[in-house]
Amino acid sequence: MIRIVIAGPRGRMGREAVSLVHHTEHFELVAVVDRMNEGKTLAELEGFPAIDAPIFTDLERCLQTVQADVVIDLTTPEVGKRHTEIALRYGVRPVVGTTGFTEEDIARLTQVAEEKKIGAIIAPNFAIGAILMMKFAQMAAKYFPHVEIIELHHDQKLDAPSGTALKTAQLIQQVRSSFMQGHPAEKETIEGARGALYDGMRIHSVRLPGLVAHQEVIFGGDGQTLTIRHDSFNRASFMSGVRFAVETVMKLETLVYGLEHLIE
Ligand SMILES: NC(=O)c1ccc[n+]([C@@H]2O[C@H](COP(=O)([O-])OP(=O)(O)OC[C@H]3O[C@@H](n4cnc5c(N)ncnc54)[C@H](O)[C@@H]3O)[C@@H](O)[C@H]2O)c1
Ligand SMILES: O=C(O)C1=N[C@H](C(=O)O)CCC1
Repeated sequence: MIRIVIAGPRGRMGREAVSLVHHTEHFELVAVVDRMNEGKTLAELEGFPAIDAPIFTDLERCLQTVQADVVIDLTTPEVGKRHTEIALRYGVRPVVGTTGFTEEDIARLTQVAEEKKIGAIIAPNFAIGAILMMKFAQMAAKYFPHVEIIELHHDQKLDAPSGTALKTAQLIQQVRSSFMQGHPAEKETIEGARGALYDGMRIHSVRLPGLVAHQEVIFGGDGQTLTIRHDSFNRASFMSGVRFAVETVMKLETLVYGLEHLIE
């Protein structure tokens, strides 16, 4: 049995994660961390199954009170960073879906995990299709160094570019010689027209109601283009990855950033 705390249970992802844990035989939801409702149980909140997991508004107090193996964080960038560090310091393995972490954040948290000799997973995208899309993009970049990333998400998203787009750019950077794409004399007549710049590549962020999570990686070569696209149409698409991450983090002793390191 893996004892789990979920931070952000009332969010779009948090609700799916509560349902996943509730329906997985070897998972037990021992507490949740919410922005409100301290002292209640999850069962008392509308729309939740009859799980008598206590609600805390502070992760430290939660981990001082309940015995947990894993904290699943699905909150906001600043809260997610704080929660990851607290979980590590309390010896509880974090599985972090929250995005908006910088490379410096990842480096710092990796060091804390190393000090504490404890496993952790930070996964910008839990959907297997998205992980494959990133892997395929990395493969293609060896042959097509000219690439632009277009990520499209719902308009309630806080961070841009998405964690997935940033991760894709990092994976491509590992195989692509660094250079500045586009015409050397190109000039934006409206600021931002060419998107965000990452090691000479461009990342474009689209935000619209109706979208969930989507990404295209477009490669250009002589007389040809290659487009690799992934679409998540609902949040259930992420849950088999969350389950895999919770099971896998129990066997890790370091921080792993990205599920692509953990799948064959
Ligand atoms: N890794 C993935 O596959 C994946 C998939 C979808 C979303 N995400 C990321 O997950 C995060 C959550 O996404 P969402 O769509 O569920 O957002 P959401 O806004 O629906 O939910 C976030 C929840 O966090 C809660 N929260 C905020 N501060 C808190 C605090 N201090 N303590 C406890 N809870 C707090 C909010 O009340 C809210 O319920 C985002 O960073 C998003 O980018 C990742
Ligand atoms: O809904 C979101 O927000 C998502 N964020 C992730 C990201 O930033 O890459 C991916 C999936 C959905």
